[in-house]
Amino acid sequence: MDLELFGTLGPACHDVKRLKRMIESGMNGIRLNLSHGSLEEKQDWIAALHEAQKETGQRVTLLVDLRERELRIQDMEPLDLETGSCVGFGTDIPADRALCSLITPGMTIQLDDGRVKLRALNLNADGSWDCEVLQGGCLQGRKSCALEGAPIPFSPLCEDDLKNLDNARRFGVTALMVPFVQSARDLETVRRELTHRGLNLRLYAKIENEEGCRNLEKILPLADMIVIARGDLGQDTGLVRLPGIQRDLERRCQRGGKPWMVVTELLASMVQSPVCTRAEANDVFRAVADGASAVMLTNETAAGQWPEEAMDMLCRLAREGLREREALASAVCDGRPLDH
Ligand SMILES: Nc1ncnc2c1ncn2[C@@H]1O[C@H](COP(=O)(O)OP(=O)(O)O)[C@@H](O)[C@H]1O
Ligand SMILES: C=C(OP(=O)(O)O)C(=O)O
Repeated sequence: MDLELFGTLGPACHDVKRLKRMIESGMNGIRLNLSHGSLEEKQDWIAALHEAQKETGQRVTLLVDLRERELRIQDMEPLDLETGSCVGFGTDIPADRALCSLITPGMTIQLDDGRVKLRALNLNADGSWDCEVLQGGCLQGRKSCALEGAPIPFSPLCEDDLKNLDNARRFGVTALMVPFVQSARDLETVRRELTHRGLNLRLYAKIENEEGCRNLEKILPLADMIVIARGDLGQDTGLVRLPGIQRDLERRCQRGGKPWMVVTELLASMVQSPVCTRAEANDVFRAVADGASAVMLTNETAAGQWPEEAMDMLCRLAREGLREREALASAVCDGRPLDH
């Protein structure tokens, strides 16, 4: 079988030379997260990708990830937040009022996949919140925001998404990632918009919260790929439950005959280091050995210091995992003992 090996396109890897090297390592798909800008705004990056494909003679899936509207803070300069200090959410940390309106007193606000945590104290007249910094750090603009216990005001497509879909053919988009899929209806809505535009894109459904997990069996028939999106999912479930939930989703995809992708922090230390940890090597290997059809890097290629090395490592570990899986399958088939 062919594995799908994805990177994420970002400021760290949008030039032809880097993209070519990543393709030569085995990258056969790349995700563009539209939460950070439209197809039109990223047209130079997409042109570089097309050039790299031409020069290598390899086809690469261009997978666009729809916007997660209210679930992010807005653009800002990096802000150093000290644990125990006070900060304005909606002022010092710019955030849209619809997002602020979901906050209740005492709620924990997790930013940047839980790297920074705030507690909401007082609501101000302008709709912003005074917050205590529970866990400080350097916070950048447009990072994710999760509100513990609050419902996600999810409608799968916003105005910007529709504009991006109008431009999808022009930019050579071949697949679509849908964030926060919580029901079959979410995917039906997206599919209707695609059909309306005569687009036949593969749908990668991101399972990012417990509601999506609960409804997996209803979501499976409408998705081409289930994405176990461990970033947001881990915020919703907590890190201690996350590995078990990943396994449960994998088994249910397998039972339902649906391919799945494992993403987020696969090689997180390679954002800063040219080598990964043993635990990360094991994570990628096991994800594929246990049956994943696809794996994807996020920060490592989009914003890391070693995008080419990270992609090369991902591809090599994933191939090793696939060899293990195939060896095991053929041993079972021949009734041989399961040693090597
Ligand atoms: N299209 C983009 N434009 C600008 N920055 C980007 C883009 N894509 C990714 N990045 C940067 O790379 C980081 C990782 O990207 P991504 O995987 O989309 O993560 P996240 O959804 O957590 O922001 C982003 O937080 C951002 O700093
Ligand atoms: C890949 C994920 O989504 P995003 O990068 O949009 O936070 C995730 O939550 O695991």
